[in-house]
Amino acid sequence: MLLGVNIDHIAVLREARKVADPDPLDALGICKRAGADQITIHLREDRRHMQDMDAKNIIELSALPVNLECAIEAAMIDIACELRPHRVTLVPEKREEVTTEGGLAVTGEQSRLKEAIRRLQKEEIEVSLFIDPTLDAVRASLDLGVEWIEFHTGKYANIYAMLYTNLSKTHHSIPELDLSRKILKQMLDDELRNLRLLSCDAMELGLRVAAGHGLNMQNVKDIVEIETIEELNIGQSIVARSVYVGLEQAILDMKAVMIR
Ligand SMILES: CC(=O)[C@@H](O)[C@H](O)COP(=O)(O)O
Ligand SMILES: NCC(=O)COP(=O)(O)O
Repeated sequence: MLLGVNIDHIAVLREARKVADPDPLDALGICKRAGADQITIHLREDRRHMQDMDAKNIIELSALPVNLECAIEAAMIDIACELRPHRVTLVPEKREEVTTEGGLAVTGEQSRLKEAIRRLQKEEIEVSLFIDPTLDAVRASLDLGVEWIEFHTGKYANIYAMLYTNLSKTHHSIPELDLSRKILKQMLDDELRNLRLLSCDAMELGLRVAAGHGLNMQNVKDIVEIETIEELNIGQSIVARSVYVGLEQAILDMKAVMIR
């Protein structure tokens, strides 16, 4: 199973202090040495972590393929077409969100998506759509002619965290998931079954399937069992663990739990 390491969270640390370090560019060699298969970066419109210069340098210098996540705004597509990464994953963005809260409104944004996809594919860039795990979103992605979809696993990760970690006892508890363990367990099983069925459907329809958001060393294990998911993009938990064990070890450990 392929691992794309999202290195945005290194830039989060740098931008928190508005200084020059840590520089996400320094992560490239470490990711490659540790066996990562791809570098993933998200150039947000508000530039809260990755900056234009980061994206340019990373795409130019990475020995691994780079998956650039960006919004479907024309200005972002201009940048992507100029930088020409291996893949662009189109993602939704909200200014006020702490992190990407859900998948693209694939059925509601058809014309803007079509135009963005047309421009990217003209530059021979692979296109992926970051979508919620629903059949409508899978079908709409197929109709749009993209090569890849990436299922947003945030809901799965949130349920898992409320069920199996101390999150519910902290100030980051998720009020709408403040439910009994029995209900949370059922929701987690449903979410996994849904991801399994939809990944299989998508693959049979000819789409390549990735997944990501909120995955970590614990919750990733059941996702790894879904054989039709080819690739995972993981960032926050790898960078968080790297504070204690180092980036190389954090990636090696993640790769180890992803062995099928
Ligand atoms: C789209 C996505 O899920 C990732 O890019 C990741 O969450 C890092 O980006 P943000 O933290 O800015 O959402
Ligand atoms: N597309 C998901 C991604 O790149 C990584 O998300 P996260 O692990 O930082 O939540």
